[in-house]
Amino acid sequence: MPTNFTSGPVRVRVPATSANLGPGFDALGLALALHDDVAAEVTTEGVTVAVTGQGAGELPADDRHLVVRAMRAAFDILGGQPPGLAVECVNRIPQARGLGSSSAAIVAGVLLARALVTDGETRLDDDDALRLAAEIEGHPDNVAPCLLGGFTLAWTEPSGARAVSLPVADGVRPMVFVPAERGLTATARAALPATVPHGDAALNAGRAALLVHALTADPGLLLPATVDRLHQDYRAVGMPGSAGLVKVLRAAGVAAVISGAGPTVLALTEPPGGFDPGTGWQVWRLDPDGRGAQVARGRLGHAERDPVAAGRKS
Ligand SMILES: Nc1ncnc2c1ncn2[C@@H]1O[C@H](COP(=O)(O)OP(=O)(O)O)[C@@H](O)[C@H]1O
Ligand SMILES: N[C@@H](CCOP(=O)(O)O)C(=O)O
Repeated sequence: MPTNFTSGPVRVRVPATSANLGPGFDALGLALALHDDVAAEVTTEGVTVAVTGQGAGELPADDRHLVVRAMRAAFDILGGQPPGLAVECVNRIPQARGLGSSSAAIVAGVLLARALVTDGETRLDDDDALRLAAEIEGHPDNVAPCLLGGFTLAWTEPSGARAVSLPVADGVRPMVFVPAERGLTATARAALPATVPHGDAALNAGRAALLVHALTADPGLLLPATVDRLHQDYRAVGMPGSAGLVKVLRAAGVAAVISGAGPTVLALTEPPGGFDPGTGWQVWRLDPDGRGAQVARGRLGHAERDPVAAGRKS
């Protein structure tokens, strides 16, 4: 059946995410109230991409842009490519820091493409969207919370990625420490060994299970629930400042971990009053985002263009 495109722009608001959360490598993730806003419209020819905020002047403004690449992949499934595309991005999620910016871009692209096709939700349902986004990203633990919101458990079956979202307990107080330096997820993944000791795998399995209870019901258990042996130590050499900050925070009783593949540090509980991470960190308190990606009709308005707001507390 031929593809019919909707007229006029559509927009999506996508949250930052923190994956792994310590022991839940490639499985657990949390959506955070810091958002990118992206709008797209079908045009008669060509591709334009306008970026403000994070990545402005750095990201490609053509078919190489990750939002456009994800849109193209979705349009292929949805029945065909549009004659042209105009995309506008207002980016607030720091890129290559371990806060799921690439997943946010991919989810935005998939959902925008779907919204630009008249019967898009019939051709690509929510489960399909998760599968496609996870396939493009290569692991499901960021795209799941970005799409669904909340605290997510994601896994991959032969047919593709699946996920469930659970509500986050009151008392979980996420705070991120974002360093100036970047770290690509692909580089951090290359630092991991092919095999790990059985004892380490067993420890992580137990702590990941405990973390589900701690994050949804008993935040008092977050410190023991965020112990990890599968990825953070192997990656520490590539992000010594972040590894050091995690150590200092944990010694002070704070449930701190490397966010995603780093180098951002995520604390799930409040640091002690007056805690100072030292120079070079941007420190933001970010509430969990319980809604996930939100699609609407129309172009970006005043609220979506605000370069700073969209959830950040400090
Ligand atoms: N909003 C965006 N728009 C376009 N490309 C993006 C965007 N966010 C991230 N990317 C691409 O993904 C790369 C970072 O991805 P990755 O290493 O997975 O880090 P992160 O932890 O931020 O997801 C960027 O260097 C850029 O190429
Ligand atoms: N499980 C992945 C998570 C990567 O998250 P990102 O936000 O850094 O892209 C990993 O640890 O490699």
